[in-house]
Amino acid sequence: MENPVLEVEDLSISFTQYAHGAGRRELPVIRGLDLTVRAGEISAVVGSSGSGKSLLAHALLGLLPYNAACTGVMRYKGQRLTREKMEALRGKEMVLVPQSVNFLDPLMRVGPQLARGKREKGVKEKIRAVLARYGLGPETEEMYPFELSGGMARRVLISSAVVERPVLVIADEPTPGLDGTAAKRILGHFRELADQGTAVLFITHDLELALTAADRVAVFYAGVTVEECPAADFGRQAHHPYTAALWRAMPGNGFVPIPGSQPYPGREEAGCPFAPRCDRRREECAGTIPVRREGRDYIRCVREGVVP
Ligand SMILES: Nc1ncnc2c1ncn2[C@@H]1O[C@H](COP(=O)(O)OP(=O)(O)OP(=O)(O)O)[C@@H](O)[C@H]1O
Ligand code: NI
Repeated sequence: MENPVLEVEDLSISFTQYAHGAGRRELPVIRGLDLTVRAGEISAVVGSSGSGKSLLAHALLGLLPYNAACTGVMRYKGQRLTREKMEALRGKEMVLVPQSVNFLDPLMRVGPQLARGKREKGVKEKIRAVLARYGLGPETEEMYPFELSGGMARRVLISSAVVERPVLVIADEPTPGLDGTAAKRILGHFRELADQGTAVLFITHDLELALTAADRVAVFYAGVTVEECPAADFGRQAHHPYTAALWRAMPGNGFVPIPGSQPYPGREEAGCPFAPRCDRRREECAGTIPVRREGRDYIRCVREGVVP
């Protein structure tokens, strides 16, 4: 089989903080993150707010702030992603659909913004075609970001990311503020990209959306990937207790709330971060948690997993 487009192995990210008088402090926010994305596939990363999803996106593109330290391995088409490589790929083969529409330049019309200074022949046509694909007419090219509705701005962000036919699209919460139909349409566009051979990393807090849109799902909790599995497996196979709880919290599956809340980043203690909220916890959950693998799938839990 071909190399995956993207492989992330045991990625950890921590921030160095300088407190007044107290010297330096390391704040670990992501620990032991694993993930693969293949060409033609949509891989979703699901996690609640603050679980480290955007940090992952920024780490992959070399956009972490200066006080962030990153360990582990990131590979693109089988090769280590070095800083130089990220810079060479960014905005070309590897693109970000950012979480915030504030990433649009407020002082630049949409057309020139998508052209990124390129003037060669065919650029105008390419931009027109990509906008049309997302239901935006040529008049959009003349607009400034403040003239766009929320949904239009989202579609402009996506258009901007895919003008150059990227190999890997990293979409960080591409659908907030959109109604169900608009969100599904956007996800339909990602499926088209995947069908043309693009690898798509789809970041969302919405498990239901991930399951309808993605081929594979990685579940984050407090900066740890607790599970990676095929979307089609959901509700049938055994899962990590957190994944099972997320499943049961879905409106169609009982709407059962998960008691408690996700711990803040910077937890120093070992063990499973979900243990305090887990109805299946055991003593071993405080120790080192084994990773149970089966092919590309895995669960990070002391037990085999639970069928929700
Ligand atoms: N520069 C920074 N310094 C210290 N901590 C940070 C920094 N940037 C992010 N964090 C922390 O890292 C954690 C993960 O942040 P991240 O933005 O990746 O979350 P997220 O999963 O994308 O959440 P959301 O769904 O709200 O977008 C958060 O708790 C955040 O406070
Ligand atoms: Ni985010």
